[in-house]
Amino acid sequence: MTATKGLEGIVAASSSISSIIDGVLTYRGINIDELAERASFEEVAYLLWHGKLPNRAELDALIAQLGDYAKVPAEVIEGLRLYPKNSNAMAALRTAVSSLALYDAEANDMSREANIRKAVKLQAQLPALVAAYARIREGKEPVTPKKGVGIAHNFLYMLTGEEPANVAVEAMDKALVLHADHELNASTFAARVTVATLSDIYSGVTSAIGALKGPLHGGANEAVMVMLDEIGSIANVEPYIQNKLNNKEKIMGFGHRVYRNGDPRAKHLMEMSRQLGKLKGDMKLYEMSVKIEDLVTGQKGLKPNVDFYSASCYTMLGIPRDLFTPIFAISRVSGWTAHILEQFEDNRLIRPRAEYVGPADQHYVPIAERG
Ligand SMILES: CC(=O)SCCNC(=O)CCNC(=O)[C@H](O)C(C)(C)COP(=O)(O)OP(=O)(O)OC[C@H]1O[C@@H](n2cnc3c(N)ncnc32)[C@H](O)[C@@H]1OP(=O)(O)O
Ligand SMILES: O=C([O-])CC(=O)C(=O)O
Repeated sequence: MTATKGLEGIVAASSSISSIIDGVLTYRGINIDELAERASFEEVAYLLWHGKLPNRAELDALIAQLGDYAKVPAEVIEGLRLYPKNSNAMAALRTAVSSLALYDAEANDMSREANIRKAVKLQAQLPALVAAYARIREGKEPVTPKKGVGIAHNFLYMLTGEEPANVAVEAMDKALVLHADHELNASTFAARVTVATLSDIYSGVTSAIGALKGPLHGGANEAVMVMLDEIGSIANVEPYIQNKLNNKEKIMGFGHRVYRNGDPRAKHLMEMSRQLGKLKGDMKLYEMSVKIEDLVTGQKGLKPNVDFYSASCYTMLGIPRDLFTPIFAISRVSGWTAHILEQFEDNRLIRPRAEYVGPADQHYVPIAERG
């Protein structure tokens, strides 16, 4: 038995949710470019869960249901107040999502109907949790979610307490569409492994949030912003990046396990970053990002991934950088839950093997005889 490090190239599940074939990403067979330009996030979530785009009545029903479920149990909000104010935002979200299960009477109901309901609840409650946490740590009260508006609108409203501008809602909605699913990425795999033991959907999503947090995965969007803040000016891009490349350090937001010729989502976020910069009358972050891309692609052949331009976009939307990865989770919970539902439909325990590389023929040594 020989292990493949990082399971590179291993096909570990069959799925009909999203595909990456020859560098083209589709959700349920629809090219991401088409969805990014035309679909709302709620349409995409429905598509991922049900395998088809909703008709008008189905979409309206989903938006109404999301509004009904967005109110987080009071006990979970009380829990948020107890977290240290300087907690890592993804750790806070992971803890809060885990605690949602304690207040859901059907948390352990494994019927498909209950699991679909819980997927919608999780989709509705993650944005409310992230916004409430962000406000509570600043000494502000959580904002009651609105009914009848989409997730992007509601999230920005709950975060700021003010009606968001249309342009901000549209940008956020597109970012949510672009992050919704991505085949067997690490966090989705974690979710599937967890529920394949026939554990519950909350456990699956909690595992996934833990996996998304790392800087080699979703945490890279925050790390990109840390880098942009450290660089600070267009003039400093070249010496900063050159130094990192010379020291063989990784440049966050570049490279991908599956895409070798570029992530198809990045161009949409790049254009969004350019447009937001123009609207703000401040192109600095966009121009710094383009210069970083020129250097990293020019010297290493590495292309930006979904996390690279999302950092400048979210900053220009006024979002603090430690909420970038929680926003990724707000979108990806649609994909995680779709994969969990799919796993339950035809479940088998996921249990691969390890190649043993330790010593053989060892014996127990009494403690008094140990060196
Ligand atoms: C939503 C997402 O999860 S998208 C990915 C987000 N993560 C990041 O942006 C973090 C930075 N990128 C990376 O660490 C990697 O490219 C990953 C984790 C995304 C993919 O990793 P892997 O497929 O395991 O590639 P691996 O790390 O083995 O890299 C292959 C080679 O490219 C180099 N490389 C890969 N990414 C980068 C990078 N961002 N900067 C500099 N060099 C890089 C590696 O150092 C390695 O070089 P070597 O062969 O000389 O040792
Ligand atoms: O697929 C991956 O490995 C990471 C990624 O881009 C994502 O999860 O969106």
